[in-house]
Amino acid sequence: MAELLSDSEVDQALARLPEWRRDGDSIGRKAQLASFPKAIEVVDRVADLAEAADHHPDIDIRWRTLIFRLSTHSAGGLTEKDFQLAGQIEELLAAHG
Ligand SMILES: C[C@H](O)[C@H](O)[C@H]1CNC2=NC(N)=NC(=O)C2=N1
Repeated sequence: MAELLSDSEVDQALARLPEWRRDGDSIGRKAQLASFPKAIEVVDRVADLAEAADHHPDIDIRWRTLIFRLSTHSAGGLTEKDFQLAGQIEELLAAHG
């Protein structure tokens, strides 16, 4: 099972993800896409990544704005798994303009 990261490990990991913010036991970011279909396309791709990793973000969909939230429920906080998926979501968002 993935281990909880310390506060300083979380800070270090966040330094590589400038769009992400910590909120207690989770990290999150907001992203605005060009259109609603583009936003749904990103959600669809994130679903594939989440299934592959067996790690699933909370996703709030508001027209073309997506809010992602990541936490490792089984560990009760933040683990490497959250930062791995956050990094993959960043690559996906970069590819979607
Ligand atoms: C059985 C399965 O591996 C677990 O339920 C997985 C599924 N997806 C998950 N996603 C997240 N974000 N945290 C978890 O602890 C988690 N656990």
